Amino acid sequence: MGSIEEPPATISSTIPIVDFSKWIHGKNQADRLVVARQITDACRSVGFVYLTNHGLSQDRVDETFTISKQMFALPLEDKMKAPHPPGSAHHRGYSAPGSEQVSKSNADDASRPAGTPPAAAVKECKESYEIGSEEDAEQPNIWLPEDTLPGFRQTTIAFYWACHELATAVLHALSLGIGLQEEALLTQYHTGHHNQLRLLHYPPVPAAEVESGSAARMPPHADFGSITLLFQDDCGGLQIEDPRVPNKFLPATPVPGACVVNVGDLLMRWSNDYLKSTRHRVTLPPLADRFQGEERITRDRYSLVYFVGPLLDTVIECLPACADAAHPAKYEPVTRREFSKMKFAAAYGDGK
Ligand SMILES: O=C(O)CCC(=O)C(=O)O
Ligand SMILES: [Fe+2]
Repeated sequence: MGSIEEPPATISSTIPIVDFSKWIHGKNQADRLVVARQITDACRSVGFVYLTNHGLSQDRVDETFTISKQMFALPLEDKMKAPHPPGSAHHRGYSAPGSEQVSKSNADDASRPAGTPPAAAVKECKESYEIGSEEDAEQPNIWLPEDTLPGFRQTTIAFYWACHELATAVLHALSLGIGLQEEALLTQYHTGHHNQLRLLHYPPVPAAEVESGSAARMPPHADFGSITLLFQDDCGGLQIEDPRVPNKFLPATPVPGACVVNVGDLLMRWSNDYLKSTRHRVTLPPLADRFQGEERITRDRYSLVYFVGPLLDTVIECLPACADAAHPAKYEPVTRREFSKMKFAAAYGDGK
């Protein structure tokens, strides 16, 4: 690790773009270290980074978007053949619009502009489908019957493992960038079996409903896990909180071919707050041509989100390079299982 000090004030608030091909094809450790440092600096100062030339094939991303759109276009009764169970203990299958209310959970009422409805009254305009590892016995997948959408299972599982490969490379780079002696310290706990692929669809909504605060695409929140990989279409609307100005949100404009990577709460804690988990939200698209008609109905938006987390019994305890005499460890060791339980209890109130 360079230094545990605060990142210099000159570091930009906007999301850095890092060419990951130099990591994948780097001829030597020095080349790789340059990329590792770029990613780590971005994760320290902003908490978000765009990776271009990340090695996950565009064909695979495209085919996953295509099958995701086909799935969301099915009649509701078909999608309800794979219903997400009530509560948050078993996070798999299809959730209809309004079922997961981030706004009722970790969104912060105090940060809402004056005059807007309380968070609990906000209608969440999104539907989702959650997929895990086929070997995760605690949270088995909930699939549509194969003949309802042939190929859905195969395509999404292939994408799941392609994302795992990219996530492993990113965690490896972060280990190097942080300065961990043991380069495999993070990757050894991230087997891929406790990750989650979330397919998201934000249906059209009248702009005024979002502007008045009565509807939201996705309210401000931080992710719970180690890192998140995000692929977004070209609609726009993703925003991240300005690292220097609380409650000010900056656009995370779609960059063609790029994967957005962000740090989650668990890795922030693991790194003794060296890496930053930044709040983000999805709101109206910034471009005028994304709206139609008098009511300014927004375009549909689709995204593919891959949440990465370690084995459930991993002890999350300050990483060796992230503390020194001047920066002692801030948090008690906790297992990932306990940490997730705490987060879900705070977010959904059911403690599962
Ligand atoms: O759809 C997006 O772009 C963001 C999704 C997100 O932040 C999440 O699912 O946690
Ligand atoms: Fe998120």
